[in-house]
This record gives sequence, C-alpha cells and structure tokens, in this order.
Amino acid sequence: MGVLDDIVAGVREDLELRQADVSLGRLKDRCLHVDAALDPMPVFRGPGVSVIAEVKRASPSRGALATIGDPAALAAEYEAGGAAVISVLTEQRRFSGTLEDLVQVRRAVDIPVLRKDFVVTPYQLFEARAAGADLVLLIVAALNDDELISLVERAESIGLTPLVEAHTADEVRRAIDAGARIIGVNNRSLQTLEVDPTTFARLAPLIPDGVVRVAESGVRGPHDVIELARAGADVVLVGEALVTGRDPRSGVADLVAAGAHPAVHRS
Ligand SMILES: O=P(O)(O)OC[C@@H](O)[C@@H](O)c1c[nH]c2ccccc12
Repeated sequence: MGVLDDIVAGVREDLELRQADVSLGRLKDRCLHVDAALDPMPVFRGPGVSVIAEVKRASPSRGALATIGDPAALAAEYEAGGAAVISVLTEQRRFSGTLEDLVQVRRAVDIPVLRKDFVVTPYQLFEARAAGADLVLLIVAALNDDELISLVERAESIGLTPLVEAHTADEVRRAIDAGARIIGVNNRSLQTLEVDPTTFARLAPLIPDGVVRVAESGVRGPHDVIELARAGADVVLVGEALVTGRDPRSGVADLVAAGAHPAVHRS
C-alpha cells in the first residue's frame, strides 16, 4: 500500500467517528450560518504570482516541522506579508492539524482560507464550509473519476472553490475533464513522498489557458518562485520553508516580491 492509501485509510476511520458525532444535516445547517465564501479567482488571475502560505506542523516525509501553538497568529503574519490565501492542513494523524485550526485562522484573517486534507466524501466539504473554508483541496490520486467529478460539482454548489491536485499527465487530464478551474501540480508524489522539482514545469503546458496553475511543494525561496513563474505558475503553495524559516511575514513578502518582479514573464 502506498503512503497515500495509508493516509486515506486513517482519514476514513477518523471521519467515521466525526460522522457518528455530528450528522450531515446538522453540518448543512451550520453552513447556513457562516459568512459567504470568498472567491480567490480574481487575485489568482491578477498580476504577479500569488502565494498560498500554509499552516503545517508536520508531514509524513519530514516529521515534526514546527509547534505552531497559535495558528491564527501565524496566519495573520502570512496575511501581513502579502499572502493571497492561507492553507490550513486539517489532517490529524500525519500532519498534526485539526479543523479547529481552520476555524481560528478564519477568524484572524480577511483573505480566503483553504482546507488542506484528504477529501473523499461530501461530508468533508460541508465540514470545511461550516468551519469557514473558502477553498478545498481535492487530490486526483485519491479519487476515481465519478468521485472527483461529483466532489468538484458539490464543492462549487456550496460555494467552495476546489483546488484540484495532480502529479502526473494523466491526473492533469482527469482534473481538466472534471471541470477544475484551478489545478495544482504537486512536485511531491504522495505515493513515494519524493520531491521532483521539475514536475511542475513538465506538466504546466498540459493545463489550458484560463485554468489557474498552482505549483505545490518544495518551494524554498524567491529563486524557486522565479523559476516556477517562468514555467507558467500563477500561484505557488508553500509550507515547510515558511514554518521553519526565521520570520513568516518577511518570508512570504520575499516570495511575493519575487513573483511580482518585472523580469518574471509568465506564459
Ligand atoms: O511544505 P512544502 O514542501 O512547501 O509543501 C506545501 C504543500 O505543497 C504540501 O503540504 C502539500 C501539497 N499537497 C498536499 C496534499 C496533502 C498534504 C500536503 C500537501
């Protein structure tokens, strides 16, 4: 069993407990009482490379990265540094995140918030919206075509913008066929956890114009942002470098400045 299957198996077990506790009906009711979701598309389609800054305590490949006692404070620093969106990892077993982190982050910032998890059922979409998320990650490798298509549609129908993650040419094609308006190319394989920084540059040309291209994982600093922008990135998603760096606010600001540089020509 690959790492992804292992993670998803754990996610399904945890999900069963939550479902036994809070019914889908109650979650849907909560969704009626949260603020309308924010739309990330205008800023993603605007000038420069947008930065999605991630609240990430740990990962299966690196173990513990940062304690992050106050995720809301970290998110506020990211926002002050110019982040376009905050990503919050809510998976508990491998990434040490919770939905409560997302609730706190949502209260602390005015920019869109992404629920980063292993979404396999509509229940998790309603959880995300009820917690105040504006975007949700959908991982092509974790879903069959029917699941992917229906989760994209369901997300959109409740106001969530799906970021559809691919790692191979075939997964990019499946993401496009599912109607994704934002496609993330993950430089890290979720099966082997290996990072290949050339993955984005190889797959970006397969993503049609008009679809937002997000480069994910392994971005270490401004130089990488410039490279990825040249390869066609509209957005970069950065976790580890920011949570382990010296200062999250200036860390984000440096990435934003690199992506806004006039020498960066996006295709
Ligand atoms: O910490 P990094 O290398 O900057 O990567 C961030 C992000 O891309 C990574 O956390 C990620 C991308 N896709 C995922 C899917 C699930 C969990 C985590 C991820």
